Amino acid sequence: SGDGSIASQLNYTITGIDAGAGIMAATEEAIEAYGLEGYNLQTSSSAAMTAALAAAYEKEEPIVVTGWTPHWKFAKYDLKYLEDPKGVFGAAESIHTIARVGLETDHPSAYQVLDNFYWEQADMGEIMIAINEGADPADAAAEWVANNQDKVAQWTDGVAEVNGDKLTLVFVAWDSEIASTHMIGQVLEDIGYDVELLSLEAAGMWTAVATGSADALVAAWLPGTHAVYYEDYKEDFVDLGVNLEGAGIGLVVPAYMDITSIEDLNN
Ligand SMILES: C[SH](C)CC(=O)O
Repeated sequence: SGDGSIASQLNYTITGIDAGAGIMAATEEAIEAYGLEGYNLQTSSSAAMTAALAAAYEKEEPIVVTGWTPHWKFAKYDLKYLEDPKGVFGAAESIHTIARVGLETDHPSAYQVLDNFYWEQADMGEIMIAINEGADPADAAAEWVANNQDKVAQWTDGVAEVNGDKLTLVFVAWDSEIASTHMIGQVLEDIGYDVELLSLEAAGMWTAVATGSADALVAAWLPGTHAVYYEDYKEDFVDLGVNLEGAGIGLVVPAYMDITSIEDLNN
């Protein structure tokens, strides 16, 4: 498979995303734990990572990216997670909804909807794929909400409508969270809130809710990926529980690469 070692074919590079993402800390830990001599973790963004993946995949070139599930890339490309025998990337993750202290008193309807919010990977996937195929995130979210009123009703039934109260939801521009945040924002708009969506880096997102400058986030990857943020702020927010199960993070390569484990990156 090409000349030289896997490491040299990869130019000793793991293509990452934004620096504050938990997957980046986990990857730095993996470089250490697996003794990936000479490797560097390239910091960029979720969008830049998927652009690099598309370019490499097009030419069947070697690439290893910080990957996560759910994500549209698995529907678009033939990819695989590298085995992680040392368990650095942890087991299955869930995505949680986190509200600021005081939200239940100030905006009981929003609190109730956010507390009820729970959906499946396939639901998130529909919106992510529509956005990847060119739809504006707000349009893709509105379309999904319009087509899934039965699911939305499970979150909003019995919740009092409001008249223009302002809400701020914060998120990080990861494809999964662009989808979920636009979707729940649309649901809150539909019951009368004036919702602002604010895209921040991971630390800023957690800080905004913990300081009360934002109302909620639906982008908390737990128990492992965002453990640092959860521990830093645990007295300063309300964990409304899981909104999506069976998520996961790890190192992902195209299936055309004949490696199966993170350990093989040293070959
Ligand atoms: C990139 S995953 C959506 C979350 C994280 O790694 O912080």
